[in-house]
Amino acid sequence: MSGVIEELRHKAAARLDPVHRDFFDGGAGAETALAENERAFRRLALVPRVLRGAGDPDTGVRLLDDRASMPVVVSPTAFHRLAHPDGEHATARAAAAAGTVLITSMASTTPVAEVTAAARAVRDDAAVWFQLYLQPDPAVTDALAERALRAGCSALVVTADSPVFGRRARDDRNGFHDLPPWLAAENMRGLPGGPPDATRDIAMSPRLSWADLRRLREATPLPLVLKGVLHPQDARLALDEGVRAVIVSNHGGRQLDAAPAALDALPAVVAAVAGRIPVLLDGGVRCGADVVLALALGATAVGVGRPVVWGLAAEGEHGVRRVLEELREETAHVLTLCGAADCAAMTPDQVAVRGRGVGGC
Ligand SMILES: Cc1cc2nc3c(=O)[nH]c(=O)nc-3n(C[C@H](O)[C@H](O)[C@H](O)COP(=O)(O)O)c2cc1C
Ligand SMILES: CC(C)CC(=O)C(=O)O
Repeated sequence: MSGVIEELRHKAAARLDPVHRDFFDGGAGAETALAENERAFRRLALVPRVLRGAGDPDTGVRLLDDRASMPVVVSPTAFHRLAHPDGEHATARAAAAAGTVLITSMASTTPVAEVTAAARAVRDDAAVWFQLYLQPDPAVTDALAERALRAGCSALVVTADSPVFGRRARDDRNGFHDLPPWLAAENMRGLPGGPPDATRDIAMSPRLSWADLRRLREATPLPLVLKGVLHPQDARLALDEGVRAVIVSNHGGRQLDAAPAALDALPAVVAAVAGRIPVLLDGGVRCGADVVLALALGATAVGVGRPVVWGLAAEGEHGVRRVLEELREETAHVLTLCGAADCAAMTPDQVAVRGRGVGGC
């Protein structure tokens, strides 16, 4: 783990209410998938190429119609005002200042229009994508998509790995199942079929299918990104449905505890998609070498969830800035050491399994 992120993790742990710390840090079941996400990176090594004259690397990437200063985006995480009073405002300002994409959660404690406004106050062209759980009532899904569009979001990230909420032992033990009364999931306020000023619960349903995704694609002008893909056949189906990018993710180990590490699922999804759309990954990314390993295995960019929450809880906007800047600097440094001129220059032959020698091609 990057020293800066480790420092912020400790500081966050000391500051947070232990119940909220468990909510942010915890995973489903025995937390196997959570642990494996980080461990999968430790099992792999980067094999540098030498004397390539690559110069200082360009860490910028294009993601749909947005540009990011680095191949690291902010993955959607719920309830930022539980971590820090400035909540999503602080995260949005920090992501905009770092020049990267913020995927803001549907379960944010700040309305999406305020999130985009906070980002745009820092940078006119700040990119904010809206994460969406398809709702069983299509009118609610459409109202959320419309809010995101009006707020100026440039993509909808549909999270598909949650047909039901994960069973999280820490939250069960702590009896944490709801926000405190002074906070709410603000995007869920005043939606169709609900009381005008109250918030609806976020619904999860195992009945949702590709047909619901198709319906949303036809209802919104925004490009769709599918988050929570682990099976290569689902990546192919996503392509067929006109999805513009996929995010390989096991939801940070918070849903199916028996799921593979995100990194272990990446190569098959990359092969299935065959370069037609960007493949992103999140889960367990904690330092620049992790970012570059994912790039070498075919990811266009990675997302970070908990590191951003730790930065926020520890030092507010400044802490999130520190996490993102550190990841950008480390990524640039590791790319340089690997002889890469940019993020696309890393190739799978530069990845070796530790203890098994170096294959190459
Ligand atoms: C506290 C917390 C809340 C999360 N909330 C959401 C959410 O609202 N929507 C979503 O799609 N994913 C959510 N996730 C999953 C993240 O987007 C991401 O997949 C995961 O955190 C990546 O793993 P990492 O934390 O190891 O970086 C959440 C994760 C955490 C830790
Ligand atoms: C409130 C939840 C819907 C947020 C979430 O996805 C999570 O905690 O993993």
